[in-house]
Amino acid sequence: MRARVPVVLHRARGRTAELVTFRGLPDDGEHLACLVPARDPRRTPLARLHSECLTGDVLGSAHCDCGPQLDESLALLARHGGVLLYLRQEGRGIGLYNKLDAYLLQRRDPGTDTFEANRLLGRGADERDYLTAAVMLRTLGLHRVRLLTNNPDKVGQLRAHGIDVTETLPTGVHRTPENTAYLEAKARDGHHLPAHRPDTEVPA
Ligand SMILES: Nc1nc2c(ncn2[C@@H]2O[C@H](COP(=O)(O)OP(=O)(O)OP(=O)(O)O)[C@@H](O)[C@H]2O)c(=O)[nH]1
Ligand SMILES: [Zn+2]
Repeated sequence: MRARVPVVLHRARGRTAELVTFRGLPDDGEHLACLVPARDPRRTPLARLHSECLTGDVLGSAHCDCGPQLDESLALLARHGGVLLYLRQEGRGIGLYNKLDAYLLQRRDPGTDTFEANRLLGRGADERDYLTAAVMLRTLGLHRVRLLTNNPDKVGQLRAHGIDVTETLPTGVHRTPENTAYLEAKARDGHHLPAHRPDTEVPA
């Protein structure tokens, strides 16, 4: 660990979070943990692994569901406490410019989905791995978590790297006309897309 920096977050309903930086992570990236103290420390902590999406997280692009998922995670952390790992894995690991090239490719050929577009660019369909996330969790002393995700690969990889995922909590499905094709491609890739998740309530 390198530093723990207290910051008040508007997007977590004004709660104070600790932003944690790390030294010597496996991929040498500048990944960030955002820790909000748990309301009930006896419960297994909530964790969200959020892959960076500059277009969705910062600019509010409607092309994907990353922005609403980030807001949803921060609202849950504000309510229950837990940790959000902000992983610098833009474009499922291919980087921002390549992701935007993939957007262009899909615009030219609307039959191409996000995963195929990656392959047409000579990249893996999803280049993310979660070893670094597991190391971050362990460094924070979080060996068991309840994971907020619809992506079975995150659960499988975290477990393979020694993190005890005791429960998987689905994220909401933030469907818009613009991101429907994107969500359908995710479902074909094995993501669970629950029809509905009540609100920011997590079973206590
Ligand atoms: N290559 C590529 N990456 C994209 C595209 N749209 C969004 N992304 C990236 O996808 C990542 C988010 O992954 P998702 O597949 O939405 O969700 P997930 O993290 O696998 O799963 P959840 O935990 O259920 O949210 C972010 O890094 C985005 O930058 C796209 O069209 N092409
Ligand atoms: Zn996105």
